[in-house]
Amino acid sequence: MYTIQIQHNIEAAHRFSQATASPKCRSIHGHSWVITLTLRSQSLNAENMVLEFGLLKRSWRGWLDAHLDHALLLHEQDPMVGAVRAVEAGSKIFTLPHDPTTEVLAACLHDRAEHLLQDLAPNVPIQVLRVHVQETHVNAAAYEIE
Ligand SMILES: Nc1nc2c(c(=O)[nH]1)N=C([C@H](O)[C@H](O)COP(=O)(O)OP(=O)(O)OP(=O)(O)O)CN2
Repeated sequence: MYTIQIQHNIEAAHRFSQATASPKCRSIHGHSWVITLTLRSQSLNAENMVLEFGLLKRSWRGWLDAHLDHALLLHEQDPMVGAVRAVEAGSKIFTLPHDPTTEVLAACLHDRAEHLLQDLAPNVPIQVLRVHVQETHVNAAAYEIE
């Protein structure tokens, strides 16, 4: 089995809306996130690659930069979505179906990577093995297939 891996960094803020979250997590705060995408394949293509790194990076980094870099990550039902937009209508806000924990972000990005891969290499048996999200120097989470 072959694996390939690329990394990208984004600067993004988030906060947790649940009442049970700690005060520091309920407060909007930012991180320099490092996202590592790992693909796997049992075979190589005609160029002896799983997928060309440059092609993969342009697509993956393009999506991350367009949607998450310098964005505010919020639960889609967080009242902060409306509050921030009321102050600055053009605010870059990325919403998720749950509070934007590192785990939730990793799962969301795994799903997104699968969609991008379908566009980049349709009908090619490459799998998104893992998305690893480094939130701080010491905190990270990953979503991976078995
Ligand atoms: N399992 C998870 N736990 C926590 C998450 C998360 O996404 N998944 N997120 C947070 C907060 O985002 C917070 O920013 C980080 O919290 P914490 O590590 O407690 O805070 P510090 O960086 O200040 O901790 P150090 O002591 O400096 O390492 C909380 N938990």
